[in-house]
Amino acid sequence: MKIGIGYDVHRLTGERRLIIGGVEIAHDKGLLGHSDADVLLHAVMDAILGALGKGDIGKHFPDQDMAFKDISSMILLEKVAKTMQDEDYRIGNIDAVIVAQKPKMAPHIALMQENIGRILNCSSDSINIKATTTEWLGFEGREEGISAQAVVLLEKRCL
Ligand SMILES: Nc1ccn([C@@H]2O[C@H](COP(=O)(O)O)[C@@H](O)[C@H]2O)c(=O)n1
Ligand SMILES: C[C@@]1(CO)OP(=O)(O)OP(=O)(O)OC[C@H]1O
Repeated sequence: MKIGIGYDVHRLTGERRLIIGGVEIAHDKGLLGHSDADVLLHAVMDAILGALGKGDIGKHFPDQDMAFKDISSMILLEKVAKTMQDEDYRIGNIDAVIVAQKPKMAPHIALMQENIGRILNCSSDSINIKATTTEWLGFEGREEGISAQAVVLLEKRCL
């Protein structure tokens, strides 16, 4: 078994759509980034790459590369899933937290878990996503940005 951790932050801005866990969430602001800035998927990918000892998403998908401009992070997650499978690993479980003062994530969690499970070829029961505010403290509390953290356990596949 291998364990990995991922953490990511993106700034909130008026001119972007808010996409988290592959779900477009109705909100007056969205996350800024070279890609679609899906902060949760970025934390999950970093945790998987970390467990595999393969660096991070910046190394695999450089933000100077126009091939990744505005790309859906679901496509990047597909690439990370292939890397994991090529190394003969599968998801044991994922636990993640989204830190956002607003909007409410709870109505969207089930679909996020389903999206991630579909791409990573595992049951959504193996994926637990949570959300918290920071009680108006810090950059998330001031609604300047949203962060996410993820821990992933990988299991060797039986050949
Ligand atoms: N963006 C968020 C933040 C929180 N939630 C849900 O609300 C619960 C209470 O949050 P506190 O920060 O006040 O502890 C939390 O456990 C989540 O279920 C949410 O959906 N979206
Ligand atoms: C995903 C990539 C690539 O499009 O861009 P961003 O969306 O800016 O995300 P970040 O978490 O800053 O780092 C990884 C990047 O290289």
